[in-house]
Amino acid sequence: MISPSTFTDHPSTLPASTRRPVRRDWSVNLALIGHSGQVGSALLHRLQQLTGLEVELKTVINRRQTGHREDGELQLVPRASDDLDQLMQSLRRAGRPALIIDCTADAGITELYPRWLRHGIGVVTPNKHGLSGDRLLYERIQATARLGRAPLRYSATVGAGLPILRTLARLRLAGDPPRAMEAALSGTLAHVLAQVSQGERFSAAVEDARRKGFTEPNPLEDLSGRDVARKLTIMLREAGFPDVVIQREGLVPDEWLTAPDGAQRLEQLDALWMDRQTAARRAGERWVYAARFDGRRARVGPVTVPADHPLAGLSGSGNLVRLQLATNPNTPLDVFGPGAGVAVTASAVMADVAEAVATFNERN
Ligand SMILES: NC(=O)C1=CN([C@@H]2O[C@H](COP(=O)(O)OP(=O)(O)OC[C@H]3O[C@@H](n4cnc5c(N)ncnc54)[C@H](O)[C@@H]3O)[C@@H](O)[C@H]2O)C=CC1
Ligand SMILES: N[C@@H](CC=O)C(=O)O
Repeated sequence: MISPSTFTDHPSTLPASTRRPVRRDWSVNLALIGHSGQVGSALLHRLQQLTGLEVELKTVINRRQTGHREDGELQLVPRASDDLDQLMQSLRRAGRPALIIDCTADAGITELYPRWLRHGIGVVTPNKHGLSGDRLLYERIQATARLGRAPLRYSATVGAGLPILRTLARLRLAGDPPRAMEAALSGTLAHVLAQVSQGERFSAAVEDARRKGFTEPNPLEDLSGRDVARKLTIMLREAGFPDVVIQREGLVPDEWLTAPDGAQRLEQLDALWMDRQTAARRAGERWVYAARFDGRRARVGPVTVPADHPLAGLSGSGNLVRLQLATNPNTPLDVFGPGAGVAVTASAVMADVAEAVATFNERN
């Protein structure tokens, strides 16, 4: 079990179905990569309060440090270059079920998932890169997960755990994939555009989204639309449309992503967005950042919609996914709710951990 901690909040509890039902002679070893980040530290907090799930946090790693728990406290030391290799070896040597939780936004780490899964180490992650990037890597991740040696869970990669991916996967399994989809998939962009429509400066609204924990580590990933394109890619793959190429238009030029002062250039867009919002308001419209799929083509980008359009009503970190189904063409299937933020994301990752532990339990 996680050792008692110094935290004072009420302990998390998990439903009986996720608790280890039969055996009592082992727990699942956990390693958390990115424990000092926003999502990682919220998850660490939850894990340290946890009761009712037999897991033992053995290792934490961030960009600079690594920490191992042998008896009691985690001892942090500077990282060595082969830490991730050593991590895999030590989890394998322990001879217990093991799970690596990747709470980074690092594409390189996702390349290790197939190896981990092949060696029976489960993976839980809110990191979108492996599932949305290079098709070959995606297929290797899914193929090694299908070997069934260890669970793979990534519900937090889209909608911060809203039941989007599961819904799409079930529709695909039923032979009823959506004919079309329309969605607002970015808490950051929903918040920024809603704030700007209320008279806030674009640059100030982005800073507010960052402070609220909605943005990626680099907010330009959100503003360029790349984060939304990653989510739509994961959704399309889950729904059975792996070959669709997504056209993307950002709110900022892609060059800013690599410019050293890219994030400082946002004020240059304040006047443009003020004018755009004023004009849209006069026309009874709103700017939203939409992800759309018409059954063949997909696009993410800023568009204007009537003020009473469902996507225009989003505020906070709201996400909305509207699916058009062949089985019920007149009634779209909507999934709607908070789609970004540290607390909801950590909660989704925690639920994935609990499901992964339950999977290990079923097998042993
Ligand atoms: N904030 C949100 O609402 C949501 C976030 N996510 C995802 O959660 C992940 C984490 O986001 P944040 O916590 O905001 O990021 P963050 O930047 O606050 O934290 C990242 C953590 O990863 C560590 N890290 C980075 N590269 C590393 C490497 N190569 N090796 C070891 N550690 C490394 C950092 O030291 C830090 O501890 C991202 O992939 C993000 O896309 C997913 C859904 C929603
Ligand atoms: N940056 C994302 C949150 C994580 O996926 C967003 O703003 O929606």
